[in-house]
Order: sequence, then structure tokens, then C-alpha cells
Amino acid sequence: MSQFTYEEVEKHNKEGDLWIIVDSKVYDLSKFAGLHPGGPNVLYAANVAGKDATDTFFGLHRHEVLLRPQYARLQIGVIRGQEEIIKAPLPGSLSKVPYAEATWLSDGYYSPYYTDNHRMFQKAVRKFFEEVVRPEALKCEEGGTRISQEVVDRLSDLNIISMRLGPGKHLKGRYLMEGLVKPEEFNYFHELILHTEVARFGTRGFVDGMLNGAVIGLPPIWNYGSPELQSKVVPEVLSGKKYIALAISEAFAGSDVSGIQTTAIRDGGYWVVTGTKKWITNGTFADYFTTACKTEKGLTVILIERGEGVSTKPIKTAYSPTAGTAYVVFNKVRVPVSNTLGEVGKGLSVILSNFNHERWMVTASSVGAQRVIVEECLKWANQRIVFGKPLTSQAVIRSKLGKMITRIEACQNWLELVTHQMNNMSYNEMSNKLAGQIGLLKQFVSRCGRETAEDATQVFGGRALTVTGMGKFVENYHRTSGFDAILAGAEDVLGDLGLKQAMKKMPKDARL
Ligand code: HEM
Repeated sequence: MSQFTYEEVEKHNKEGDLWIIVDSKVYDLSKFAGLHPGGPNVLYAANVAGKDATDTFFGLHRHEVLLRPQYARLQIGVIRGQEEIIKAPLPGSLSKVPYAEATWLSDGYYSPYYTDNHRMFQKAVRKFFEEVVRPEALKCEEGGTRISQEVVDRLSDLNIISMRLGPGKHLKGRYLMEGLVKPEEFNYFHELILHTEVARFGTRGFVDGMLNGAVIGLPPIWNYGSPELQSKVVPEVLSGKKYIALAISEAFAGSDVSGIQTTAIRDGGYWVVTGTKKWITNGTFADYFTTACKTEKGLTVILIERGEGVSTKPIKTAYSPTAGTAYVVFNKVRVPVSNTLGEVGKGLSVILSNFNHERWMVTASSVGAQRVIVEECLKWANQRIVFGKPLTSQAVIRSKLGKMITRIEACQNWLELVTHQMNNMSYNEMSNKLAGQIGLLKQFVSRCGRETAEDATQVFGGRALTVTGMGKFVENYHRTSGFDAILAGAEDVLGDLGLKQAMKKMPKDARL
């Protein structure tokens, strides 16, 4: 790289001969000026042309702009004796911005929950996600395409698809994250790391598109399916060769699951299933549907394979079509009775058995996404100069930032406490003691998330309204944080569940 002095750069300060300095690097924008998305004229301004435009640049662009190959090659040299200050983070590295990482990941802080193994696991997961999954997430979120088979294969090689379903017998004999964690050591904190890390991409549609259908649709197979069904379907899904979706909600029934109208009528050794499911995550590309049906004897869950009589069509939602949200139509689909999951008429307990984990998972990714927004706002408020001073010099902005930090820390700490309970409880204990608390936690986290989305939008102003550029993550979060309040159960219903569960446990002699 050539080395220049400020005086040398300053001579190139006009149309056709235009250099600028950003963070000690010298860029020749002579030809690029005419192509500059922000227009050429802004580049000829007296405080920009031939000058150190670092502060002006970072008031208008994300650092990643300079890293894109087409712009990186505009650099012709550096300022003699100076070094760049703003470095691109290395894949897998932790942010040094206060509160940008959970406390357990922040230098000099402690946590009772995480071991060295969790730390190694987190580092490896973040590095892999940033190198392999993040580029895919950005592409799919923007283009609305489903996750590619190539990335699914990489996820399955590391057994990430299996690990996202939590600790359990499905991990037995598997080589997790290249042997970094033994199946018997894998616990809910490892899983929590996976869910929070994937949410860091700021691509809410992709979080669901990264096979969340399996996280919620597969457990009923291994908990309630016949051995034959398990030995066929579980390996297919965990290896990423087939996709599965949970098909419960309908236009007729959301949180009120018992209101579903899809019917399954016995005909010899078959069920004949007819009905329409709505909002089915991964439904557009699923091969299997874990489906709640109404039968003569009551609610029954049946595994339906895509085939004759099954059709899906995408539903346009506020988030990206990469999630594969679908209407699923079953038109007199003949399904072998051996595909019944659990007892006929006992479908509600099959469905409920899944809910705690699903709600906790949505909460975990919601917390991961919220933390990224806190980091975005802290960085932006620090670098944005307004009325000649950084945004942080405004008390109203500092107040918003303080509330954001308070919320994310409260959410994270409660989530970790609940996760610790899950690690120490049997499945039945969890259902008994945690269903209500997870409902309240999810309600709290999704409400905090939306308050933070509102505050972040105010901090970023107009930039939070555009899909690209400076505020793109805030825009995505503001548009999609409401999903966390609805998916896996509407927050008001869940909050109420929490209260009802608590009321059931009131001691008979409780009096003031
Ligand atoms: C290496 C130098 C530069 C490159 C590669 C560059 C590139 C870009 C790109 C890609 C955008 C589109 C928005 C985005 O993706 O963030 C943009 C927007 C913009 N740029 Fe630059 N730019 C450079 C320097 C500057 C400088 C020195 C100024 C100083 C005034 C400037 C002013 C703007 C403005 C006003 C916008 C529009 C921002 C908005 O709509 O919010 N650019 N630039």
C-alpha cells in the first residue's frame, strides 16, 4: 500500500480527481463519485474532498460498506504513520461494546450457569454461524428463498439440527460440533447458545427458516410415534434430507387449539384427513406434517407425508418468505393409521408436551435478537453527530438506552434462571412447575422486545424505516419482533396461563 501525507491527499479535492481519508485509509473516488449511491455532490463538499472524512462517513454508512470487495478496492493507500482504529470483527469474536454480550460473555464478569465447555461451544458456534450461516441468512432473508441444501448439510454434519431440539436420547452416539461437547454433557445452556446465536443475524424470517419446523414438529414423533415411524422419520429429518413442520393452527383456531376443524375419519387401516392449516412455519417445503386432527374420539395428532391430496401455498407475512410460512390443505388425504402419534383422542397432551420447549426456544431467540438491537443503538448513538455533538449527549436518548439495557438484562437473567431449572428437572416436573413461568417469561420478553424496537426506531430516526443501510437491523427487528409475541402462543394467553397456574398452587390457608 502506498503511503501519503494529509497534504498530498488534500491536493485531490475536485471532480475527476477526488481522494478522501476514512480511518487512516486513502480512497480514490474519482471514478466512483458518479456511481456513489449517495450522489456525487456530497463527496465534493469542502469538509470531504481531499479530507479526513471519517466522522462524516460513519454518520452515514455501516463499516461493512468499506469491506465489500467492490468498495474495498477503491483504497489506494494509507496515511503515513497512522493505523486503522475501526477494525472488522474477526469471525467468532465477542463484542467489547458494554451490554452487547450477555454478562457471562463479558470480560471480567462471572456466571453460575456456564462452564468452560459452554464457552468453547459458544465460540465455535459463533464462528461457524458467522462464516457459513450468516451469509446464507442475509441472502435468504432478502431474496425470500429457503435455506439451501448445502447449508443444511453443513448444519447436519455438525449435528446442529439435532442440537437445536435440545438435550435427549436423539443425541446419543452423535458427534456434536466436531466432538466439542459429548452428548451426555449437552444441556439446555448449550441449546440456549444455539438459539441466541442464530438470532444475532438480525434476520427474523431466517431464524424460523433455519428448520424451526423440526424443532417443534419432530419431538412428537420420537415421544409418541411407533418404533417403525421413529426409525424412518427421525434420521431423515435430523440428517437434513427431509423437512418437517408442525401443523396445528388454523384460521378457526390459534391459541384455542381445541377449536380446530381439520377432521380425520377412519376408513379401514387409514385415516382420511380433510382440512386447512394456516401459518405453518416451513410448510412450503416440508415433507412431513405433524398434524392436529379432530376425530370421533377427540383431538388426535397424525403424521402426514406430503403426497396425493396435500398441497401448500405461501402466505405473505411481515417477515421474509424464507420462513416458508404456508397454508397447508389436506384434501381427503389417506394416511396409514400407524402414523398416529400417541393415543387416539389424547392429542391435546401430545401438543401440550411440546409447548414448553417451543415457547422457551422462541423466548431464547427473542432475547438474542433484542441484544443485537441494544448494541446497534449504543454504537449508533455514540457515532452519530447531531447538533455538533454525539447523540448520547441528549438526555432523552441516554434515558432510552438505559431502559433498553435494563430490559435486556432482566430478560436474559430470567431466561437463564428458567434454563437452569430445566437442566435440573425431569420432564414431568418441568410441565408441572415451569409451564406457567415460561408463559410469563415469554410474555415479558416479547413485550420488552417491542418496547426496545420502538425506542430503537426513535434513536435511529428515518434510518430505522429503510430495509438497507444504517438502520437495517432495527428496521427488521421493528417489523418482526411482534412474531415473538404470537408464535407458540399469543402473549396475553400465555401471561394468563402463568397466572392460572400460580392460582392453582395457592396454599389453601393463604390469608393476609
Ligand atoms: C469509500 C468511500 C465511500 C463509499 C464506498 C460509499 C458508499 C456508499 C454506499 C454503498 C451507499 C448506500 C447506502 C449504504 O449501503 O449504506 C452510500 C450512501 C451514502 N453516502 Fe457514501 N460512500 C463513501 C463515502 C461517502 C462520503 C465521504 C460521504 C460524505 C458525505 C458519503 C455520503 C453518502 C450519503 C449522504 C449517502 C446516502 C445515505 C442514506 O441514504 O442514508 N459517502 N455510500
